[in-house]
Amino acid sequence: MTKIAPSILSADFAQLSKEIRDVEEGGADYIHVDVMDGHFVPNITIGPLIVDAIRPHTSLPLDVHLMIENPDQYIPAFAEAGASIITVHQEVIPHLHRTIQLIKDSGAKAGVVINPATPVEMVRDILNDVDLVLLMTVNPGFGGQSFIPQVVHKIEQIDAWRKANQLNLEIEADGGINRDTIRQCTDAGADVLVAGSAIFKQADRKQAISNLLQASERGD
Ligand SMILES: O=C(CO)[C@@H](O)[C@H](O)COP(=O)(O)O
Ligand SMILES: [Fe+2]
Repeated sequence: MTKIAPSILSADFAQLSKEIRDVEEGGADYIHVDVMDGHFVPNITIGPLIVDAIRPHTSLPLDVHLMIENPDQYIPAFAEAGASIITVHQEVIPHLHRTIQLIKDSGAKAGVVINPATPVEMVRDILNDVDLVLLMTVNPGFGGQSFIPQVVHKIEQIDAWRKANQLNLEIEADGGINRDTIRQCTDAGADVLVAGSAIFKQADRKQAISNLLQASERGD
């Protein structure tokens, strides 16, 4: 069952509660929240204050993608604000196991993210401990970028390890997901598909979500 996680990065921030209600009514499974610090990525977005503000406006899980250096410093605040899932980038974390435990201790589900150029082996030894692995299919920092197809084999690899070890984890893909690219990801084993511009840049969000779900299904 494919899950769709609209990224509010492409939403109208002046009417965030309406935007979130729109995608929830349109069939979204998670609300994806992109947190950027201007250091790890060349953009600055939002902090725990906004997570706290949107929490009462949806019953969907808030999937908080931390693109920040030193995430340990902020994980408790994001969990307290209502994050349901917190994902952290392997590239910035010296003691990944410790950070994953910190997320779990704070009450949220824990996920690890890797950039397109990071080898998939970098997360192999943490798979037992995480609830979700997020494969970036663009370089993080901005919405509206083009899908990098070289990442698809990493989705396949995680899926193969998941099956071989009977792991209970979700595989998420993020960046450049649209009607043309989603099927490669779901065929490779991705369960959760983040989409920003493919949903929020369309007037009819329900239709946009349904188009993605339809495109993700095998026609044969
Ligand atoms: O984490 C990120 C970007 O860094 C993503 O979540 C984007 O916000 C996805 O936007 P689209 O590529 O779907 O427009
Ligand atoms: Fe993201």
